[in-house]
Amino acid sequence: MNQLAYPQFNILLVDDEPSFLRSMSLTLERYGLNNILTCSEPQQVQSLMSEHTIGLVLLDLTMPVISGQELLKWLTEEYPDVSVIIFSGLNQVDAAVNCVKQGAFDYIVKTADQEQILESIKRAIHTQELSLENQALRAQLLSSELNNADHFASFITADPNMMSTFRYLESIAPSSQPVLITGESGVGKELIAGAIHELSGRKGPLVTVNVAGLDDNIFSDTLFGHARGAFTGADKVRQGLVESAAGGTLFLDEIGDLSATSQVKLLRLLQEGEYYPIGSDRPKRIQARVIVATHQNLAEQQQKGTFRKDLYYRLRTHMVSIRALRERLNDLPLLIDHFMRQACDELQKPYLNIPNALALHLQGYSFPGNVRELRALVFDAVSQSEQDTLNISVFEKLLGNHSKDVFERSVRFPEDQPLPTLTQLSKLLVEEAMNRSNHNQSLAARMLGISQPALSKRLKNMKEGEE
Ligand SMILES: Nc1ncnc2c1ncn2[C@@H]1O[C@H](COP(=O)(O)OP(=O)(O)OP(=O)(O)O)[C@@H](O)[C@H]1O
Repeated sequence: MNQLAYPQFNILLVDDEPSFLRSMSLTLERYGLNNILTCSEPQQVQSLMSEHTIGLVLLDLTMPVISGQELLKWLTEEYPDVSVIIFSGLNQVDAAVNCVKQGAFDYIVKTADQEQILESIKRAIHTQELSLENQALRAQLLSSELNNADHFASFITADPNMMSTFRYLESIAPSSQPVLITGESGVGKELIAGAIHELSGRKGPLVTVNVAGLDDNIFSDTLFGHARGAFTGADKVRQGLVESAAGGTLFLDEIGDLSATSQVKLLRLLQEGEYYPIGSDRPKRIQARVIVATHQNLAEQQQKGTFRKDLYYRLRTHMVSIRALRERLNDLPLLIDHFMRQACDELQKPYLNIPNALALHLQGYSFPGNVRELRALVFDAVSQSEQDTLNISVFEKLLGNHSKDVFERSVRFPEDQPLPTLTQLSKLLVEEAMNRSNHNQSLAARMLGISQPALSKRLKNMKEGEE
């Protein structure tokens, strides 16, 4: 199994008692925190800090040569971004409280129960992760360049909004927190999940599960696996997909359709980082980053009570929303060309010429199936093309059938405003068609459903009316 180093920075344990270091390391490792350095000689802390990427220091208060308090003072001055948790004996609580005043993240009495110790450490790690992400995000937003453009190569776009989404994704890729991807069906959410996985540099696999329509038993069995004899027919141990994704990414698609019972299990997995295979009372730790996607409006669903609020907030730690194709029409020419090439490669045909007007024509279509629909249309058109130019009859049929649909979707008159007159409306339509067609009169005339001479006459009348 791929053992992922977690957290992404080192945790440094400093105590002069080697036995405490050993038992503390074991406790942390049992809870999946394995990126640990130990130090029993406080005078070595300075060199360790400069040689490693340390994000959290667990510091004993009473040590010979250099005290915990002295080290804390040095750490808060030299490494103000590093969190320090103080370990103290029962009779040192006053001193420990003073340490918090000096900038320590927390103090823990050494005899406290493990849950309490871990809670504090997990909080410090979470705070540290958020602060690292904020720094990365700030750096990314200030730069207009992508550091890893290659990882986005399969997502064809020229949309400036998508470019800032890519920069955001670059900054959150190393994080272990979940990512929620929203957007209509077919906008490319799965492609984005793949890009986040690539960017994260995780060595393990990307494992995709579509959770729509899975009842809770199948959801648990698929994700968590089962022990031998867990139920009738379970004659072998089954490894769940959470385990298959160890060291990599678990991508849960259609998360908006998850049943209420499965939502509780997913929340526990994300919050506690552990799960139980069916029929087993030994918890396992998740070693994968979770990405989820949905075409549903989760914010609305949680308000209606069909999606758990706590799960929604946990999932939206990092969130990206991919716009519908009709809202980024500048991508049309690139996507048509990309899919034409893909289709020609698959069908072993030479590349085809694409009529210039095609993308302009398609701007009037609403693409309910988004990029997936455009891809299917272009593949269909390529397969029907016999000359060296793309056969556009597929698109013409589509525009004919849908022009009413498009019109009804996009035009709404505000009820509290007077209606425009027919003359005003026809002038607006003509202007819009001329803009969309880059002032190509025959194209604009086709969009308006009139002949080119009729359009020319209207334009002339409009001009005269202005003079
Ligand atoms: N920007 C893009 N560039 C190239 N191909 C794209 C792009 N967006 C989507 N596609 C292609 O369109 C198809 C649908 O994309 P994808 O499966 O990622 O959409 P989705 O949003 O996950 O859909 P669903 O919600 O139905 O699961 C895929 O074949 C994908 O490769």
